[in-house]
Amino acid sequence: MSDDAAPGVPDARGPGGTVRTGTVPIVRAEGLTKTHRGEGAPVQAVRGVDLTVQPGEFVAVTGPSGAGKSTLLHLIGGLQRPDSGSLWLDGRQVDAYREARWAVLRRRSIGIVFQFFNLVSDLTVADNVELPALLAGASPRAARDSRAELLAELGLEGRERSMPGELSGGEQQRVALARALVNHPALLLADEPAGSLDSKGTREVLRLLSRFHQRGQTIMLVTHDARMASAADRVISFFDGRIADDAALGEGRRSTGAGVSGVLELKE
Ligand SMILES: Nc1ncnc2c1ncn2[C@@H]1O[C@H](COP(=O)(O)OP(=O)(O)OP(=O)(O)O)[C@@H](O)[C@H]1O
Repeated sequence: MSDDAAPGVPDARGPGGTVRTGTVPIVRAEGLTKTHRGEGAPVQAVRGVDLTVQPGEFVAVTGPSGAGKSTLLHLIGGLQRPDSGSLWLDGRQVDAYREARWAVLRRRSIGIVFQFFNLVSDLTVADNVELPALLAGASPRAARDSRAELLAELGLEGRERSMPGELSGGEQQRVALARALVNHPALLLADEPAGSLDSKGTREVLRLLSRFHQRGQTIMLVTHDARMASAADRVISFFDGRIADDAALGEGRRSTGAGVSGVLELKE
């Protein structure tokens, strides 16, 4: 991390390297811009966005369809590259990273959940969750232990040997959440995670996101659902590729994440 930390950004890690004081943002974007160039006319999806997300924040990004919310999340997770602008994650400038480096960073430090779960359909629930841990270098035993703990936490005990297709949508999304969290990511990105679920599944995802947030997990959530957005402690309204409004929702619910070890450190 010290090799390419942004100049002028203080390193706020504690002596053990895992406990943060919260002065280095998990996300810092300056002038982030992205134009999609497909077959038709180019679409300017993100237009010069400046944004800072602190450790432990739960930020919802809302706005009309086509506003650029998913593109913004994809830029922050390195799934798409900006045309211009700068991006720092945990004080490290990442906008010029090549794909291989992004892949390592994502695997170890960024959990992503999507609307349609994206589980590997021919792997069991247990294998879906253990795979990212093994790819990140965990021992088979450590991967198994983390998987067991998370699946129990997410109410999926006993479903380890099931295939994703045998589960309800809500259950599949909980597996996807376990997979996203198995490496204790510094940042959880969720793109319409309840977009294909019924109201029970939506409530469940909301309850789980809130629970992980209470424990210090930093979360960025893209959602159309006002109820989901209201679970966040900050709501960014996105319109026409820009931040139209950025509002804190009550200090009482804000979690600082202070004292949470091994969750907030962005590892590479
Ligand atoms: N790969 C792509 N190629 C071309 N245009 C794209 C691509 N991805 C997104 N767009 C366009 O960029 C704009 C922003 O899309 P984006 O998906 O980021 O918006 P959104 O706010 O997440 O929308 P929704 O809520 O409907 O998912 C839209 O006009 C969309 O059609």
